[in-house]
Amino acid sequence: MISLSIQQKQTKKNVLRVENLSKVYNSGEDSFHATKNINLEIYDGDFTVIMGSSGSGKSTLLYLLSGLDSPTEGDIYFKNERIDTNDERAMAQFRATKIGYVYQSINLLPDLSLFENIAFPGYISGRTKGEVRSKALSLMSSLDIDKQKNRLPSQVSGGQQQRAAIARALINSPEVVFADEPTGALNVQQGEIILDILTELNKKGQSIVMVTHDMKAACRADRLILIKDGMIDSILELSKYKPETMVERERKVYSFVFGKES
Ligand SMILES: Nc1ncnc2c1ncn2[C@@H]1O[C@H](COP(=O)(O)OP(=O)(O)OP(=O)(O)O)[C@@H](O)[C@H]1O
Repeated sequence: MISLSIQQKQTKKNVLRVENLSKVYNSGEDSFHATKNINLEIYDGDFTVIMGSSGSGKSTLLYLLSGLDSPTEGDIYFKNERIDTNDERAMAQFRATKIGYVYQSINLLPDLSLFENIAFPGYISGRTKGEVRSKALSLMSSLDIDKQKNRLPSQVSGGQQQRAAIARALINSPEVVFADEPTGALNVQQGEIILDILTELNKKGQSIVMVTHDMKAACRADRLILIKDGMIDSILELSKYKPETMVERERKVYSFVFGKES
């Protein structure tokens, strides 16, 4: 059993790797180290969850890993190719084609229909209209929002909006989906639906990196990273999520997080 898990670990490929990653925010005369010398690998096909107390640097790390922001120091590799030295044009291309991002605030464009919101990043990534259209329709159908296709975000529920945001994140078949507290603005039931969708995507091979404060959401992880004061505090490796293992997972996750945070 032990040798099997070691073997599995050795065969995991990283999709992202960061070395000595630091981000310093400067405001006026103050400067603040939001992340400090982080060394981390994100593995292909993993459901990685990042937890930590408020202000510990979770969102900052997610922005750096996804190329939404650039580090003050350190190197970022995507599939072993360095990307933090790319120019802005190459980074825009990276963000458009290699990653998808789901925000807590959902962030759909209010004047576009759900369909248009989902298709929009597909059009700007340079794919054909027909290809984007059929991918958008298929995503909407699999996320059960096809009947709301022509509605504006304000005309659907929060859960339906977040499903549209997930479809938008998937339109360009990204290598990694980042989700920053994707259930934070939703009720428990809608939140569960979003977690089930992410879990299902991960089962099909989609790499996911999610920030959450929610212990139940964290139980979806197969790798749980705890951040403290801008540094990696510790990492918990779990098996792939199965609903029937929830009680055991909750026990492990609670004792990992509270054991470390007390
Ligand atoms: N643009 C900024 N300018 C200055 N400081 C910032 C900026 N963005 C974040 N910070 C600071 O960096 C630290 C880390 O912020 P970050 O948003 O990454 O934390 P977090 O762990 O995601 O917090 P939360 O759980 O509350 O969302 C915080 O102390 C925050 O105040």
